[in-house]
Amino acid sequence: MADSSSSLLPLCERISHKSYILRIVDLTILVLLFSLLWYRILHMCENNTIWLVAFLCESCFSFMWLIITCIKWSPAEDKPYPNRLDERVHDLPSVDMFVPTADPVREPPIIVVNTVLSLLAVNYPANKLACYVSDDGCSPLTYFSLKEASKFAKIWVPFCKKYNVRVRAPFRYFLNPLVATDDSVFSTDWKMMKREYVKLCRKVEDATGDSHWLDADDDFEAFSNTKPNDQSTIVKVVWENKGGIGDEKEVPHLVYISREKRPNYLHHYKTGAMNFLLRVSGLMTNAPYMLNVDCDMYANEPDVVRQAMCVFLQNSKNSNHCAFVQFPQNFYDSYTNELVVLQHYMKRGVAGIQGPIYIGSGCFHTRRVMYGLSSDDLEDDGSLSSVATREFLSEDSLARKYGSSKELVKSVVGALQRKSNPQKSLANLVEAAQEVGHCHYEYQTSWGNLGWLYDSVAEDTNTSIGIHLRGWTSSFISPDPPAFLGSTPSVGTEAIVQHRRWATGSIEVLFNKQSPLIGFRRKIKFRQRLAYFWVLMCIRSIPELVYCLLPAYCLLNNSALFPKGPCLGIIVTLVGMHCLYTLWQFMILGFSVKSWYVSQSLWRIIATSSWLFSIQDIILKLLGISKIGFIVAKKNMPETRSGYESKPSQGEDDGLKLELGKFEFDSSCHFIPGTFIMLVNLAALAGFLVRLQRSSCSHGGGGGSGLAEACGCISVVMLFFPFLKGLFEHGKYGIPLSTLSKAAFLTVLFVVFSVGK
Ligand SMILES: O=c1ccn([C@@H]2O[C@H](COP(=O)(O)OP(=O)(O)O[C@H]3O[C@H](CO)[C@@H](O)[C@H](O)[C@H]3O)[C@@H](O)[C@H]2O)c(=O)[nH]1
Ligand SMILES: [Mn+2]
Repeated sequence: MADSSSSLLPLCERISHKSYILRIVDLTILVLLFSLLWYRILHMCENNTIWLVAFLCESCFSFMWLIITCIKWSPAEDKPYPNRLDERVHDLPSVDMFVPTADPVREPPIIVVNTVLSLLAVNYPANKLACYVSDDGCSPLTYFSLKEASKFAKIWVPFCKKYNVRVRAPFRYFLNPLVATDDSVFSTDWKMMKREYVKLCRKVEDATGDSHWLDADDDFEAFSNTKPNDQSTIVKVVWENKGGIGDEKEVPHLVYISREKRPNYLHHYKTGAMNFLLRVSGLMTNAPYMLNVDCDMYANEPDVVRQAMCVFLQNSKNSNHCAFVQFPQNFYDSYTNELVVLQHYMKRGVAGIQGPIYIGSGCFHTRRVMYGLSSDDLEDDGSLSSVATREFLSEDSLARKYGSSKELVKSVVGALQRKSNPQKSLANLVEAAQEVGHCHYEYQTSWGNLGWLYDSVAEDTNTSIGIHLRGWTSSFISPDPPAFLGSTPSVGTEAIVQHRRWATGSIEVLFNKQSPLIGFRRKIKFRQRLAYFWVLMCIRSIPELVYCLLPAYCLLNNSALFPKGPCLGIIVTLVGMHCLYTLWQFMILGFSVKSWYVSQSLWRIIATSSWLFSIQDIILKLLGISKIGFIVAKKNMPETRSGYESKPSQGEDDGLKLELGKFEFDSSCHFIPGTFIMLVNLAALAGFLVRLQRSSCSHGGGGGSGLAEACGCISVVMLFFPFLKGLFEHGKYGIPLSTLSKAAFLTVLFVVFSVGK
């Protein structure tokens, strides 16, 4: 497919972001941390157990910084040149696009529709694309919305292509008013499109909550008497691209699928849905590449598929070894931006080692790799080696691995050998697709060990490590403007629950077969292993929690926590440098000081709530007391969230967004640690002030606590500021009385314990 002449310009380049200054800063912080540890060791005998506790916590922080420094040492990313694709590649490969959704209430169908429309309209030959929506909610409303969307797509896709529209998710596009133009045809088209989109929204809205249309249409019969955990497989070809003429030929295939669910079967949440998508798409279109996005993550860059293809189709040996191309996850409603900044530095760092970690959305996978191939199984030209041919293509092993469907096995063989599927009408494949959606289809097969990997709710990290362990590399592309944009849950319970799931899933990976801690002869690079280990570092919640309480304990107990005299300079420089460094990281990406502060605060809150409770989840799972579930994150549309027009770019800190960033509380256990930390530190500061008044010796002379510890408490109060505000607010922004009383009780115990010692 790709032209082999080497004189042409490359499709893709690796850009190194190595910076000696940043390396020096990272190393200086590391040296300061180790000096602090050394100081603690030297003065261990003169101090009490608190000194030892502080030493242990700081050892953990230093170890983490060491890992972070290793990961960020040689950052890189790939830069694609999609404009060169046409002269180099005459026949673009097909791409199957997967959109999983699970809950029509938490994931309103109009959001899913927008994501689907943005994918159907990308700049890529329509007959090379197919979009599959998997619905774990088995919702007739979602199916209805997709049917309506496919009709709208027939005018929307040609409109986008004709006027080279940049943002192809209609809700986003129509947030901006029509710009004054001389082109009256465009104005007319624009107005017509907007009218049609409003009509589509109204139809979906009217259908919500009103189910009589369900009975009227035979097409919805399959949805009657179903429940999300008790239903038969449903496969519906919403739109089939048969070539033909006119605008309709521009709309790619659109298929709705919902797998069988029965109460006593494990369904593996999103991971199970992804494997079903993999099988159905294998049967129907069998594209060699697959894009996977979450249902809220619309394509914000029409060239995104072409960008990914630049990596896969470049003519180097390495491109045969690239298993997936990952784009960052960006958000249209993020007011904290902490994930964006984290991704920017850490993802680029990992990208410079063996390749970025798969993050569940915005990723192009290679089908062959998902079917279980290792990088060793390929010859230099990309064909299967003879050993791999024996291992993968024997009839016996095919059925054992991929299940009993003959059609599926045939398609797997085709995919492994890079042969395209014989063209068949999708409608004729519905029965075979239904077969591979049965609850028991995966029974006694390798699904879950191949495809997307089971045994962790963070299926992305789990699947990713499986791929890197088999020797594959991956590629990171981070275009500007962002390739995909989605929704983040509001700060408060929703965000905390989401981080708790991520953390729990990450720890699950630690105990899996693919654990980065075991198997030292596997084909993964050492620093890549560290990168996975860093993902699992949510275990650091315990030292973080302890460290937030230490200054208060020392003030109450009148014991020293920090070094005295000139050596206090180590801590001061360390904190100062770290603050300036992280602030710089935010500002260089265009974010404000306030956004930096909110993020620092949020990370501490997540560490002492989400990550802490994830440890509890894991312990309960190991004891067999409870199972770990997947609570779908709530998705919001800008209109419903703000009722105000906002622009797609990130990093805006307008008043509106910060107002939205207000912390929300509820009576769940998640807010007890934060409230407790806040109360304890306030109590310690109050005690300190009383002490100051009583004695003239304000610096806590001798070996006791003093101003340094008080500053420690003030920093903690600042980091947990939303809780201080929550003490005085009402409604969802106030801390509920039940949480407050539990935290107050714990605070009294803590104070009595500290003072009494
Ligand atoms: O039983 C389920 C649960 C979820 N989903 C879908 O999975 C996607 C991700 O779910 P979401 O609630 O948005 O999770 P996030 O925490 O926002 O997602 C991140 O984290 C997940 C792992 O915890 C990854 O799977 C995601 O890709 C990644 O974006 C959504 O499209 C859901 O509809 C299903 O299809 N079936
Ligand atoms: Mn999400």
